Amino acid sequence: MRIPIIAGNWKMHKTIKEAIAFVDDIKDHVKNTDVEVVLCVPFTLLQSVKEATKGTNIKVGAQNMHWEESGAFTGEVSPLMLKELGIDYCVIGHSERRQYFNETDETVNKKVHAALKHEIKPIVCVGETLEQRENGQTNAVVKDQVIKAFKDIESSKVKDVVIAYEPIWAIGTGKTATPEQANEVIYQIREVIKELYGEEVYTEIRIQYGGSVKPNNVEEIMNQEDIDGALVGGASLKPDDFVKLVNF
Ligand SMILES: O=C(CO)COP(=O)(O)O
Repeated sequence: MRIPIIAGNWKMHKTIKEAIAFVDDIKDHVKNTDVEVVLCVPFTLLQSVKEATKGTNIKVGAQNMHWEESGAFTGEVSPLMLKELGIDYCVIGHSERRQYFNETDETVNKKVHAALKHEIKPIVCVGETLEQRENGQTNAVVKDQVIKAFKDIESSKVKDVVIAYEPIWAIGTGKTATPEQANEVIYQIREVIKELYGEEVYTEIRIQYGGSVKPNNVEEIMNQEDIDGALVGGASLKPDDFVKLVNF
């Protein structure tokens, strides 16, 4: 049984004060849920959010990390540093990082290896541009990203990875892939995992959808057979909306 996972990706938003107030607002309303609840927050908020969520079922994630444990990498944060804070998840390869910060399939793969080594669960993002979709390349593009992200990852570790399918044209645009479109690509991603790792892993791995998920469309998305959760940007910043997403 795959436990659905609703993760907020706060991107570059919120001060410590705002983050603590957010957790205080939501924590009593996300208790009796059958979904795993995760907040992926900026580095500066990790420690405060970790403390504020103590004793709740809310897990905490980062949004990026380096693959080395330490070294001369000015401005970077290592998996060891995240592990020390008790961080559960890390978003890896978000399209904004691929687009603005030179993230490549190769660095994504290194980060997936590093996260798993330190028992941080990677949320690996894949997705196509509008142009790629219009040219009928969606499945090929996403398949290539998945194969490269999982290069040399051992089968026994794959169930700890979450994949987030986020079509780039649906991020922050208000345009959602239809639930059927999202399910179709996610089904294909699961088939790729089956080709790579076989039947058992294929049934276990969780695959989320991300891109303009809101309280008014979450239920329809979550009702799709192959979709195991959502990675939510904008709507995860508002306590009321986030509570509605988690209790869809
Ligand atoms: O990028 C996203 C989550 O990682 C999606 O962002 P929005 O929910 O704001 O479209």
